Amino acid sequence: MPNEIVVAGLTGAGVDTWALWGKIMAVGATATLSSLLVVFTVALYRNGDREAPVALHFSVANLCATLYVAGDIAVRICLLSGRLDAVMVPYRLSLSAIVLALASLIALHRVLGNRAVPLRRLSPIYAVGLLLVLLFWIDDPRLVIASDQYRVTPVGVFADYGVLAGPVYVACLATLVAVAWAMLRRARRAEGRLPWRMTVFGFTVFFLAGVHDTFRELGMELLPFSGLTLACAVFQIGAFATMAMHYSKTLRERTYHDHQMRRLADKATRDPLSGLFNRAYMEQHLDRLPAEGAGGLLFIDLDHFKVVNDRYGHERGDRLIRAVADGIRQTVREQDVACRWGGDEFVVHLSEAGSDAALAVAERLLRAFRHLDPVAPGLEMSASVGFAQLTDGDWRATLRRADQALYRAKAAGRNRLAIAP
Ligand SMILES: Nc1nc2c(ncn2[C@@H]2O[C@H](COP(=O)(O)OP(=O)(O)OP(=O)(O)O)[C@@H](O)[C@H]2O)c(=O)[nH]1
Repeated sequence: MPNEIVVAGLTGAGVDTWALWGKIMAVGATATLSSLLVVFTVALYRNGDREAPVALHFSVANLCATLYVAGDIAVRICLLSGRLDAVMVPYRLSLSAIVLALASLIALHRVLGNRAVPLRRLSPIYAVGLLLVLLFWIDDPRLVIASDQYRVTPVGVFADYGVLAGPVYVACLATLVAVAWAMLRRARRAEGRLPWRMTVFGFTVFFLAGVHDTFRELGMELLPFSGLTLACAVFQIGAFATMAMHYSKTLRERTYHDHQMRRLADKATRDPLSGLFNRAYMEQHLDRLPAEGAGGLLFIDLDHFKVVNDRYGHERGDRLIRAVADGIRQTVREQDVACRWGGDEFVVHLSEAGSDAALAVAERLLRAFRHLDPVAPGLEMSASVGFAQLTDGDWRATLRRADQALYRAKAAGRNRLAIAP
């Protein structure tokens, strides 16, 4: 093939070295975005997210679009570098990518209608796509691309198509029009319109590009470049923007939902006055302990708390309960679990604690209570504490022993720790 024709073809197609570099950079960026989308899709599948099938087919369409532009660049690089014998490989790759992108858009249309549709129900769509792709790669005069022959015209490179090309082209176009039409009808009824619009947008862009390139191949040039290359770029930019908008909305909704769930979970496990865990949570926590037992239980009861309520009112009593809870929170370790058992009683599960450790914690607690803000001048707060070691899985019996020890501490004059035998 004479080199002048090649150069004329390249110049005519608007491809000089700078434009080629621009394209290479663009395909690098879209490849990065497409890869990120694949990672995102995998994460959605791992979380069992209902958006995952949508993202999957969209990812495939996007990867194919990137592949198409990459193939198109490779065709031009082959021409520029004089590797004319290799032109058909990237050319066929581009065509294959387009067919698979379209198959993926059709599959996307199906999953947008029903996210629960199993993958195997969508496989015929991809199977037909792969069959067409196969036709592009077989070097037989009766099939879509007849042979390794191609023409370089002032508007680009064109393969020498076989007799099947016309019917295949018409069938593809008819399918596309049918699906696009069905989607438009559904879009009117859709609740979340963004994915629909994205797909309709994709179809429209590729359809217009296909029509443009058909005219171009027939010698009627509307735009001085390949419509499909432009369509891929427009589709990817538009689709990424739409996806970003769609998922930022989904993410906002999910964050709100998670926040609500956390609030509900908190409500169910927290004591509203003290902010410590509630009795129900502590019971659940102790139920989950290993059968051989772990650590021990501190049973704390404020001394003469009734006096505070009677003399200074319930509001001050509540303030004191909050202050005591803060004292407990600041004293115990992170792995220990503290709850308000009820009234002025608190239970702390000390993980991995023997009597010595319990003594140390109890001393720190009693000191902390003594230094609480006094509710009234002259009133010093104190508590009595009972401790029992968890020797087996029967935490209820252990708590009873801690309670008995607590009563001994009260009887012995309060403001102290008693350890259950
Ligand atoms: N302010 C306030 N008081 C409460 C709350 N729940 C229980 N109480 C009061 O806590 C007091 C508990 O008193 P007791 O533990 O029986 O007795 P005490 O006065 O602490 O005396 P000893 O335990 O024998 O040292 C009662 O007066 C209850 O009304 C609460 O949520 N807020």
